[in-house]
Amino acid sequence: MDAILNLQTVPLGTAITIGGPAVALGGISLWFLKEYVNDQKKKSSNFLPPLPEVPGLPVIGNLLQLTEKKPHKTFTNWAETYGPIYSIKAGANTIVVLNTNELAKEAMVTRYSAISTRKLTNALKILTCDKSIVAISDYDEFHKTVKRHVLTSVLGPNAQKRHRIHRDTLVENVSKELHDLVRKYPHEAVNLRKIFQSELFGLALKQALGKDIESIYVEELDATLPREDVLKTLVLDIMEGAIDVDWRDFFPYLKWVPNKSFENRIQRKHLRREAVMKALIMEQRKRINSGEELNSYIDYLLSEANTLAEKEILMLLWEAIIESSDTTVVSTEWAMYELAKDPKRQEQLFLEIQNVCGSNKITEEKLCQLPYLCAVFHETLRKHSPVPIVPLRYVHEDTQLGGYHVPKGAEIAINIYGCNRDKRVWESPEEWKPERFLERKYDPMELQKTMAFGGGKRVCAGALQAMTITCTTIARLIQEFEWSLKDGEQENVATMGLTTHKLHPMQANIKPRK
Ligand code: HEM
Repeated sequence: MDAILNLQTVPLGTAITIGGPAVALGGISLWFLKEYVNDQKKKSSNFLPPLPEVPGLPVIGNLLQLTEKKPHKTFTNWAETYGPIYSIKAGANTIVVLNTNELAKEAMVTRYSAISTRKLTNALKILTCDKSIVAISDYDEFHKTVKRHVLTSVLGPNAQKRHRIHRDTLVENVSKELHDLVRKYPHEAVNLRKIFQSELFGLALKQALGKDIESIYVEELDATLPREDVLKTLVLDIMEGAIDVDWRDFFPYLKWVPNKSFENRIQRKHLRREAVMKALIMEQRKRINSGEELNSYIDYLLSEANTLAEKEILMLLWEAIIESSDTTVVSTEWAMYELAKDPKRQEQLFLEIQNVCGSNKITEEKLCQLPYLCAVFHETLRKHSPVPIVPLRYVHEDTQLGGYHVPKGAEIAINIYGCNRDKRVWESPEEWKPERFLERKYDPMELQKTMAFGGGKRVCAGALQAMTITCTTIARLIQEFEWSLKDGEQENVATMGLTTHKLHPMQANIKPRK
């Protein structure tokens, strides 16, 4: 304190002259201090016990036990035998798996500085252009800059207010399309996903590029692609590619062995995505050059983000499109599946909406008065966690988790699915019971009631958008129709993909309410 007061009385010139050596000395002593602290940290974590290990085979480790493509379920089962934290071997890689909220929070908050980077699979390296997007970048200056951009222009509360019109249009269109279908084919079940995903893609395009499209001419492909091909190229194909396995990921010492079929598969998806994005961007550049301004991410990035390269802008715009188009489908479809299966809870939700909205259509302003609706949303995220495992984090310095030593070079898998099914925290976790979120300890509008959106510095940036769209859509669908599952649908609970999409889109019978 004294030193600060004294500095104020020293003439500026003197302060600068003595400032140089002082800073240098300060720098040297800080360096020693940092080295000392790191050394102590290393020593203290080295004294901790080693992690429990899931037994596997030499060389391949536990790979053969992970072939069913639902690692989150296998991880949750292993937690029953080996405890909430354990390590496995995927070929030459060590992966530390965390299965409880406490461990997840420790990794995401307390020990974050030691695990704030990622070592990407070969597929992700290509598909994210080596970490050129917000969600997969390391916690560095690039990440901080582009996260600020996406929050300011698309996902933050003020940006979301400006994009309100697109969400209202989405809900209105979904309702209209369902009414049209029932009128035309009164005895046929509806596929909500088909309609909702297409509308969500429209919203994603409007937020990112200012306009929805019907088709686009792609010069590099010398073809005009209809809208559904654009959705497939930008969203569905990339989600599929992201889980494509290159065996060399597990044996980095064999990375010199060619795997052409894998590389060609992923490169094809990447180049096609790039060609389509370039065509979409070119159209919007023409619009902007002609003086037509819109409230969109591309308008913002081209005028404000002048430190970014063309390729980075392309990737950020694509990221905003794919993230808006995917996980919200998962949460909405599973919520409607659970409600269609459960007439009593569906009626309870209908009555709550009717009490608050009367005969008016639901609006976003009403969400804070609809605690049961919010409970339906959070219970769906808990039971059907759309992102079941957080993309692996890399341990770049020795650290500790749950009282165990975690060595540098390991990777961390946060099993959100496992956290959300932990029997110590959730009574009868297999059951879908929205009432559990009506207890007084839960604030109805709090977004982080489960681990579904992650936590800490990398908590989901799109949680607000996901919640408003999912909740207003569910409410409107329940206000206007009675839902039941088509015969045989109850058992269709299998999932597929990186996010937990229903393997078979829900087939539901809907009856307009009087
Ligand atoms: C129910 C829907 C959603 C779920 C369950 C979900 C889940 C998650 C999770 C678990 C993470 C953390 C990953 C980590 O820790 O590394 C994350 C990050 C992120 N999510 Fe979401 N998400 C959803 C919807 C969205 C939407 C609609 C958008 C954007 C339109 C979005 C954009 C992002 C971004 C940009 C990040 C990266 C944040 C950062 O690294 O700082 N998410 N999401």
